[in-house]
Amino acid sequence: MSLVPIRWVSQQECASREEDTAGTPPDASTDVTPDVTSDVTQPAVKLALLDQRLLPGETREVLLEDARGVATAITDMVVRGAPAIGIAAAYGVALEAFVINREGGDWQSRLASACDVLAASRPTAVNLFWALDRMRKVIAAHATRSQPPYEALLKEAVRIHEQDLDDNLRMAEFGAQVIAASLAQGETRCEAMTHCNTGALATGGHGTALGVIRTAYAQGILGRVHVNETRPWWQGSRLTAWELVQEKIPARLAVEGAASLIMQQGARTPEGVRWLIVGADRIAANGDTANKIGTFSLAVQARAHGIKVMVVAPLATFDGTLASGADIPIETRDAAELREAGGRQIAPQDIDVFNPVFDVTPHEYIDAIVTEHGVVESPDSDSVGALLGRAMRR
Ligand SMILES: CSC[C@H]1O[C@H](OP(=O)(O)O)[C@H](O)[C@@H]1O
Repeated sequence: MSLVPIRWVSQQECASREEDTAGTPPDASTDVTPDVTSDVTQPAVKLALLDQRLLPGETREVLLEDARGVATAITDMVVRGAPAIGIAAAYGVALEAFVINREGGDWQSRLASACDVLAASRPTAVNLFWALDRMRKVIAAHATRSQPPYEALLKEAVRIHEQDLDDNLRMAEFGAQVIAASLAQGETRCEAMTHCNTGALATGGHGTALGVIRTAYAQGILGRVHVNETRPWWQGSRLTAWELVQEKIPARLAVEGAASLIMQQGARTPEGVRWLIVGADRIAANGDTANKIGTFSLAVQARAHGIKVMVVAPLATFDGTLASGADIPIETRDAAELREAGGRQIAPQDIDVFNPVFDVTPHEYIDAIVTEHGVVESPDSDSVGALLGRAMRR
């Protein structure tokens, strides 16, 4: 994908930018590795987020200057996607440290408050809390300093960003191997269905589930992708379809309601749909997986049609404190998201609305969880625990 969804804007660039407002994002070939030095005589640093609410029709960046601005951008889904939310929050802590450096004051309480504001931005994606814990460790390691550790915090945010891309590339290889091993006798490739957006827009690059799809297509073992619209935010039609069209990966968009028909037809077709490949926002210790609303229903339908279910997520998405998915906090969003679409009213204002934006797929409906440390087949407490144990020992 050619655009950079999350980009640190250095003081030098801020000094040279003509307009101090959102602008057109640079191409991915632009070096986004920030200069961590800080010069208080220069303009403030900023975080540029590609405003995903405007895609695919418009590509514009939103520029943020502090943690509260980044938290609002996460809540308003300017940036979304479990890993991307964590990356943006990490940069938000570094931004706040820069501001405190210039303004002075009790940096530890101000930075702690900034972490709390970011932690309150969205409740389900555990990557957000994992990233903030990483930043809090850096803060604690510099507790005796008179100034916030801006350079160390920015370096940690960059590490989190770059590590996510590395993890995605490793997961993509593992996931493609699982698909290749699943091909039936006489089949050289198959098709897959995906839900929501799990691509470069939701991560540090390449993607989780969509990263597996990208790599499997490049290896010639994936023929076509079935993209679910994914209401009410249309991440499938607005974001996943956009990423796939950009890269000319064969894809077909459909309403979620067509999923069973597509699976039924695909199961009967040579080299048809053989996998439902999705991301995750929080995975419990037994493999129960919270993901975009509709995933649970799709997994049940896949099972009914003999189609396998693959969840793709880095270890930062696992929450070992939860024995099962029963206690995963499920975000519910504003009723207006269902009563309106594209600025037009599509339901009576008086209708009651139920708008949970995630659900939990029981591990029994998942055939494989793909992580950067390997694959868990038929996940349960034992197999997930064994993977997490192996990963911790590395
Ligand atoms: C790479 S995981 C992305 C994950 O996040 C999405 O939710 P949202 O767009 O509301 O942040 C969805 O659950 C995806 O699977």
